[in-house]
Amino acid sequence: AQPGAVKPVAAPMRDLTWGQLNFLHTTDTHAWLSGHFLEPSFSADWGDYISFSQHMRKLADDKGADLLLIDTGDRIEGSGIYDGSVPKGIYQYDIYAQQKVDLLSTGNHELYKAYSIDMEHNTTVPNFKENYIASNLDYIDPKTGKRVPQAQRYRKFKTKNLGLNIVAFGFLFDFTGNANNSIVQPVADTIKEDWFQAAIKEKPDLFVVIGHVGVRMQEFKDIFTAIRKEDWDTPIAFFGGHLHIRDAVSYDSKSLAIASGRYLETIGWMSIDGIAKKQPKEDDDEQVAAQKGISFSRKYIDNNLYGMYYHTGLNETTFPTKEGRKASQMIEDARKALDLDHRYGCAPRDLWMTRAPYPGKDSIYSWLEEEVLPSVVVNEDRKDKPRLAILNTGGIRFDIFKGPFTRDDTFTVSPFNSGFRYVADVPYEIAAKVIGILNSQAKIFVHGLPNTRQLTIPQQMYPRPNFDEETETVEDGQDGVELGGFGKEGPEIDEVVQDDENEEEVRLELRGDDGSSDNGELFGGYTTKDDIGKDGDDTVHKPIDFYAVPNCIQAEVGFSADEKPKAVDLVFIDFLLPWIIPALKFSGGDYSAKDVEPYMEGTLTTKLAEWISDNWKDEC
Ligand SMILES: Nc1ccn([C@@H]2O[C@H](COP(=O)(O)O)[C@@H](O)[C@H]2O)c(=O)n1
Repeated sequence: AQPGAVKPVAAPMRDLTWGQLNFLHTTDTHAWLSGHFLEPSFSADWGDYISFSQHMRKLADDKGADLLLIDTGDRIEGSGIYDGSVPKGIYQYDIYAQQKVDLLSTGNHELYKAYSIDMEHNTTVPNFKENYIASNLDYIDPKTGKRVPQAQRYRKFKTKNLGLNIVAFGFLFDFTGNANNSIVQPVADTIKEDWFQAAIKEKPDLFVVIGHVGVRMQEFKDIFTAIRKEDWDTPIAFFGGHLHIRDAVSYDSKSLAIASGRYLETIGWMSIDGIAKKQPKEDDDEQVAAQKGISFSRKYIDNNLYGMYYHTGLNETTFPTKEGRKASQMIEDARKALDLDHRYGCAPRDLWMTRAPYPGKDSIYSWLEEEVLPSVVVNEDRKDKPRLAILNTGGIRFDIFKGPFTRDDTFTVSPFNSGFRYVADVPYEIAAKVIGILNSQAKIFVHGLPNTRQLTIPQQMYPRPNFDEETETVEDGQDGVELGGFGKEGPEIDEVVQDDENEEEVRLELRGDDGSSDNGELFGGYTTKDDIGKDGDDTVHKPIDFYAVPNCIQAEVGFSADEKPKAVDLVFIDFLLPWIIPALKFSGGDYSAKDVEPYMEGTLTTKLAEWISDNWKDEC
């Protein structure tokens, strides 16, 4: 762990189930390679993960089993180690590459900017060579202008110890916000292509589908269905991400999909046992399939040293490896070079994204609406004009904890280079309708309006089944999609271990009071329910309450107390541009992109840092 990070807290643990083939999975790390300084559950850093995975590989070797490491993208944007350098990522790519990842794919965050697409092509792909898979992603070579695969389309390989034949794919969901030096091909089109159709006829011992795709999203359903059409029997392991949640879905009795959270909070674990190694028939090339008694198991490992020692049987002295220590040192050096611990001020209280009700005094969104935006959204030439300032909640990426607020925290809260734009002098009754449309959950049809689910935080983009209900009824998705696995039959899985302890509903902070649980009480943390059951988390926690947030929030700035203005400047964060004009049109305003201008200098991130320096001056 990094110097200054809190120590992990002892807690009741659940063991990992080993199989023939085992996987460690990270996703949506968003450059949190330092780990979490203030949360004992997640305070291990990338170097610790390297040590952990090396010991786990050794354990696999000792058992005559195999272990593969997977990463499903969104490795960048979200923490100072990436966002704090100019250009971005000058330390991050190298530190990340210290880990030996066996299969990796691209997330949407690698694609928002032409720069990060180039970096992926010229740095991460060469760093990981044949381990990098890009089944539906192409790169436009700037020298030739030619479209080439970002990496190989799929990978065929044999595992080290058991010699299992694997065919692996690496997908990205049907993302459309990519910069124009990349092309994301829709999954439904990709799976019709000859190379994919040939690959799924390979009859390996196992298919591994990794992807920056939520495990309940249509894209994985389409891939699963396409494989099963061709091959009804071969087991399939899916590794997904994007939605920042822990989740597992059993598509049929010979497949399992897991999603392993976000921000290096979670290291996903999947194991598979009973994989039948296919032998070629002597008389022809066809291979014999004999999958009987296949079993899958999954765990969500809290990323801390207590758990890593527990799962490896090691301790403070025996655990760190040379390679792990090296990566931790690289992180420490990068943090110093980037001045990430520089203190802008002291947060007087915790401010939560979803662990406090919105609106409310502990909501980060209410704080932004009531305190920050009215003060920072100012254009000197138009400061007397009343304005509405709109932010999408998805642009805010992490909580603020009471105590020192550092340069690193500015990036964990607001990593994007988003500035502010505006449409001038919009009649108030038109401008005031925009927020309602952005928060409409796509229940009304607005011509030209992109899906509003993209505006909110990832955890809310695709609602999950309500696991508390006995029936298979699910919460309504934004498009009325049916959730709860892909079939109607519910989970079909051979190995299901239920653990119903810890049902008490108590709200506790994830951080714990003082970093200890000496009184033997459980402390707050993830208590995941998925298609497999309630025993997925490796650490037994007390539950934490989470609260819903809207897609967007809005501050009224420069309004008189007595009456609403006749016209306002409609100010919004850059990311909202594709939504604003259609929403204004629907509200009765005949505006076009030509009416949009930059509103002021600076980004949300720089304005946040300024506000905090000016307003949180007390010592801590
Ligand atoms: N410049 C940006 C980029 C992204 N967002 C928000 O993040 C969401 C995607 O998050 P994932 O980590 O799940 O990929 C996106 O839909 C936006 O809500 C943003 O606000 N500004």
